[in-house]
Amino acid sequence: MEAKEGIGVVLMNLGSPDSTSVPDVKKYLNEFLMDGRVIDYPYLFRKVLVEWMIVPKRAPNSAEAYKSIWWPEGSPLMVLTEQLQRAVQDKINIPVEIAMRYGSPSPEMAFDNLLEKVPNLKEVILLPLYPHYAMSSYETAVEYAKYWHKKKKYDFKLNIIQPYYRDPAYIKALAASMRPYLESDYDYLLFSYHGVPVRHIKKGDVTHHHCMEVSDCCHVESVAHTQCYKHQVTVTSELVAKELGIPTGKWGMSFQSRLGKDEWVKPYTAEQFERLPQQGVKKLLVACPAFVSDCLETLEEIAVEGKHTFMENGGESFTMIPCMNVQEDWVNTAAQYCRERM
Ligand SMILES: C=CC1=C(C)c2cc3[nH]c(cc4nc(cc5[nH]c(cc1n2)c(C)c5CCC(=O)O)C(CCC(=O)O)=C4C)c(C)c3C=C
Ligand SMILES: [Fe+2]
Ligand SMILES: [Fe+2]
Repeated sequence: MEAKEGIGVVLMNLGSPDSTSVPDVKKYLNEFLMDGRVIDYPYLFRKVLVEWMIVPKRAPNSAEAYKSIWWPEGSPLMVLTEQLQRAVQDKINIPVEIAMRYGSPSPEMAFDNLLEKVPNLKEVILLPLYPHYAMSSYETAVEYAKYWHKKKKYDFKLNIIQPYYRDPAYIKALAASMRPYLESDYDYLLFSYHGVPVRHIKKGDVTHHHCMEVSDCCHVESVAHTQCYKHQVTVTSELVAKELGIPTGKWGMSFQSRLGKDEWVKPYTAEQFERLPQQGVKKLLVACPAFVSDCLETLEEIAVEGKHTFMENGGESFTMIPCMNVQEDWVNTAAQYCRERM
């Protein structure tokens, strides 16, 4: 295919610490948790909470967790995002860079790299590697990219891809990545999404009276859904279950990675791993579609810790379905999202 003139792509993900050392993990956690879209408390309160209470306690444990999943080439999230970058670039034949919300490479570095490769850069297509809108994921990543775009007064236009949680090509790619695992004998499929505080859902509700107020809010039509993570992950799960022909009752949803004492969206994944065996679910499949690339939250929290909890509570088999990573249908879909904007 002919390379298009003046266009570049940036794939944007969350980021990982530079290494598994406690100081590097501390630096990463500080940057992450001082983000006002992640911990949305007033600045001074957040600073005290994060720098004096959460990070000193959490960093050594997180560093151990990272050590247990780290690959020789680096953090799985980084390595898999780089693999996706190369795969998409090969398909569309224009330069693709990666940027991270926390740590390195920043959007500034990604934009500067693109400018070196495409001196007449007119447009950058930004593909956030988050299928769903959340203040603490998609929104903060996009706003950070926009911040650098404005601060550096770049000449090129930023063309941002919207959340694709219900896009048929995304649903098909996600279903295709899961299908081989459904051939095994299983009792139940759990979609475990990264959790968010209930307060974040309510904050994002543009109507101020829909999300988690109206009964069965996620299934009642509302403009609030454009920014509602709970609605969007519900839609993804329902569409994928339909695409895969999984009957109602054989699948469910839960939310993982809760931090702190606030109420987060329920049910909590860790509690489901304790409960499901008692409800007769002995053979469990777990998929984590909030993440495009495998990361600490899938490889450690689900595949190691979660498996342990499930088996301790009477489970017989536990399989975590890997994220889409560089699976072919997803690479084609990501490439197509870029092509449509070229
Ligand atoms: C208030 C805390 C957090 C919110 C809200 C949150 C939302 C959120 N996060 C992701 C994606 C990822 N999070 C990851 C790690 C991670 N998340 C939090 C906290 C919140 N996330 C922390 C403190 C950490 C670091 C690890 C730890 O100490 O537990 C990762 C993995 C990164 C990696 O390097 O592998 C991802 C990916 C989403 C999509 C999301 C909201 C929907
Ligand atoms: Fe997170
Ligand atoms: Fe909602």
